[in-house]
Amino acid sequence: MQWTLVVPLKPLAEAKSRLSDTANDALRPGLALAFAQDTVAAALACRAVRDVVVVTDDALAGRELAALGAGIVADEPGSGLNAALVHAAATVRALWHAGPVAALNADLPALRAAELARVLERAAAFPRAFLPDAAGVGTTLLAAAATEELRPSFGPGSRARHRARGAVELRLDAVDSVRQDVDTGDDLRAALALGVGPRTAAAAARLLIAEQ
Ligand SMILES: Nc1nc2c(ncn2[C@@H]2O[C@H](COP(=O)(O)OP(=O)(O)OP(=O)(O)O)[C@@H](O)[C@H]2O)c(=O)[nH]1
Ligand SMILES: C=C(OP(=O)(O)O)C(=O)O
Repeated sequence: MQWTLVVPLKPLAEAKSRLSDTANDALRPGLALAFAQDTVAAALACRAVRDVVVVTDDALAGRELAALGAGIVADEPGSGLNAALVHAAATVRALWHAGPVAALNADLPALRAAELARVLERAAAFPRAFLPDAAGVGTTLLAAAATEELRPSFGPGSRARHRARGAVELRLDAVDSVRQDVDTGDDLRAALALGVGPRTAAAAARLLIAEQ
């Protein structure tokens, strides 16, 4: 089964506010873009992925991610993360194709294509399924079969909400790269330990230089 992934990304100047202790206002937008680039590049390399669509109003991010091969959908003005995902999934199904859709976070800089494939292949067994984040409270991926709506409820504590809304929680070993989102400095260190993509590695090196 081949999936379309929808990846939400808010304007880079507003992104990753919880990383402000680790990256200052000048460096944080570039770090958020690097996370998204490494996430999208790994997703596009995944055998279970047909295409990746980023929903964003950020012009620079849109250009850079389109250059990697992602489709770009504009946000619904002022509507927030879950409305953006609903809008992107509906746009994909109306304009591209009517197959299975999964929402994937944009902050998975250690993402490995083979691990993502295993997650999506397991998700294909259920109408709706999700993968909890590394911290065990949030969600990094929410998948819906072709016949199902995504019904996203991302945000703090989303693991419990996705379960309550009937999505099956995926329990897989050795998919750490799909679960390791980066919200804090500790998360960034954990992602670096797993091994991040080239753009995040370069952005993290700039952080170290700025600290000296
Ligand atoms: N398109 C779109 N994406 C959003 C929106 N709000 C959040 N996102 C994205 O959804 C994901 C999770 O969002 P948040 O946890 O709220 O934001 P974040 O930038 O990851 O981190 P913080 O600023 O520290 O909360 C990130 O990839 C965001 O860029 C929105 O209104 N529209
Ligand atoms: C939006 C989410 O992720 P985070 O807030 O950790 O970025 C979530 O886990 O639902």
